[in-house]
Amino acid sequence: MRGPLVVENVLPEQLRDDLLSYFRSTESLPRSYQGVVDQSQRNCAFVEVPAELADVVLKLVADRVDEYFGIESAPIDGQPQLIYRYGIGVGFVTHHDEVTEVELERAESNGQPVIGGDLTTLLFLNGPDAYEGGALYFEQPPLELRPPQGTLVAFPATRDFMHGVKQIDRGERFSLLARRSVVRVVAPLQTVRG
Ligand SMILES: O=C(O)CCC(=O)C(=O)O
Ligand SMILES: [Fe+2]
Repeated sequence: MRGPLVVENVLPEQLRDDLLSYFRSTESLPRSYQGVVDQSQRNCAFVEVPAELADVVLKLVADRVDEYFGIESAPIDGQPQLIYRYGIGVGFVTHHDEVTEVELERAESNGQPVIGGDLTTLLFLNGPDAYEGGALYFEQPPLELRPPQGTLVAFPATRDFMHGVKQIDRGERFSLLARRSVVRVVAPLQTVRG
């Protein structure tokens, strides 16, 4: 499948403010990678998005993703959206977004949500003026993104899309993560990225 999709101005400012206020007024937890909290691999805190806000976010994302990938997609029942905050330090090492056996096994006891699906969608809750470093990067083909606040980035949650978050050198970086499943392929799958 093609990707990543990058669309600016998807998230209205008011909704972004509501999401950030929610984050700040809620106790966050450290986010794991492969089920382990290790700040040398990922220095990130998360909160789950409340249902009222999550519903609004879903509506903004669905059509853009479906049109670009030539699919009909759906949110995954019972799976929360997460707001991530990265402070100064390691962002998130290179990884893919497939759920692994070890992650599932560890999730039985570590209290971490397992967020799996066919597609990853990210919304940037703040912009590059708020932090230094912190690019979302893809390995192949190489791409680095520090998009404006409100930008949607979406890509297949597969091993073909190795990615990570570069070290944050100043400030803080907020993103919102949700995954979707492909319900139906409408247009033939594209093998060329673009
Ligand atoms: O927060 C980001 O920009 C990337 C998050 C990510 O790659 C993930 O949650 O798998
Ligand atoms: Fe990821």
